[in-house]
Amino acid sequence: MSTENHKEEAINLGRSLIAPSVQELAKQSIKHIPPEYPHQHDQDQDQMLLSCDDVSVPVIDLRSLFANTSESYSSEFNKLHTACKEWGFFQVINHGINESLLADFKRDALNFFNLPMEEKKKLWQKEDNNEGFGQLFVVSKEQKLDWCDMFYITILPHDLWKSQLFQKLPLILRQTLEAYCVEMKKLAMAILSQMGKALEMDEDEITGLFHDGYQSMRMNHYPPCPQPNMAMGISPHSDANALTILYQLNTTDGLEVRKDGKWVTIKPLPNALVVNIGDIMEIVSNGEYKSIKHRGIVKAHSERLPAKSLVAKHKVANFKQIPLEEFFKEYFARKLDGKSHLEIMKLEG
Ligand SMILES: O=C(O)CCC(=O)C(=O)O
Ligand SMILES: [Fe+2]
Repeated sequence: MSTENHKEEAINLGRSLIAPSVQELAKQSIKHIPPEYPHQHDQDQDQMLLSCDDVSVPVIDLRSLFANTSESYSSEFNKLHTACKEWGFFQVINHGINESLLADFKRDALNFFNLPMEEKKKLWQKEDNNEGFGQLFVVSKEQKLDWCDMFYITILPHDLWKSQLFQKLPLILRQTLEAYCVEMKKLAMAILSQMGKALEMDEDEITGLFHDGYQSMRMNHYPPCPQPNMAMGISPHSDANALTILYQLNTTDGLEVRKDGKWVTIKPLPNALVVNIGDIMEIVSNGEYKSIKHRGIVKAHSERLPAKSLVAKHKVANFKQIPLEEFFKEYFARKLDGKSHLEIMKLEG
């Protein structure tokens, strides 16, 4: 096996059984979803869904946060720290990402999902690698599938980048995706740096962990579903990476986060981005920041398209190959031993 393959294996989030296109299925005007899709919803949990009027995720004004000198800085800085500890999710406004870049990315990503199936087939996942169109983490034929087509691609570091897959994307999408990912990485680093400050970490420590780290893009498409209460757009999970920045390509809501034992809907504000803490940031913060469970629900008459940029650190990404529970046992032992964040990060699976 070549060195390159070794590297790809190390970062592989896992193989996935090939799942068919839900978008194609939804075109067939079926009344009932096929038997692979109904999930067992936990009635109690569903009844506890809070509406946005009751409670909503914090909103952070990044212009004030990044300006650093303005009077409102400390209030935004405190809001960020509290949001990371208590919610693990927040929306950011005034993030400074060029509006026309966002509009271009939105247009090109929407067109991408609307390509003819013959074109999309060329970009479908392969048995041994889950990059491309498909679903993640499908490990058995008995497992329920999500009502979602997702396109997943590694962006950084360059030696893990699947150039063959990338080259097959429409040229216009390649260009916007590249520009979009550069901006997302910069934004993620700026947010992580403020988090490091709030956690009283060494300034270079946190940026050093991620600046040459892993970045990937996931674009999800949840088509309208004839039985939305039985299906799941994306099953409850916490993100395995460090930080996720999510941009909604349309206005349909459907992302729900766990808060105090209930599901809370996130209503994306216009021009806002949704940010969440992943498992790696929970680890880096010694458990102070929370990687919160979330899920995507589907609707009967509207589709939903969130696009996510994820950043992580290779070394810690490898930990996901051992059960996180096992990792945390070791991790907490080291923390109790007085090890620094950096030493904990060096812990090998
Ligand atoms: O549906 C969403 O907005 C969230 C998707 C998600 O959590 C994921 O892809 O990891
Ligand atoms: Fe997620």
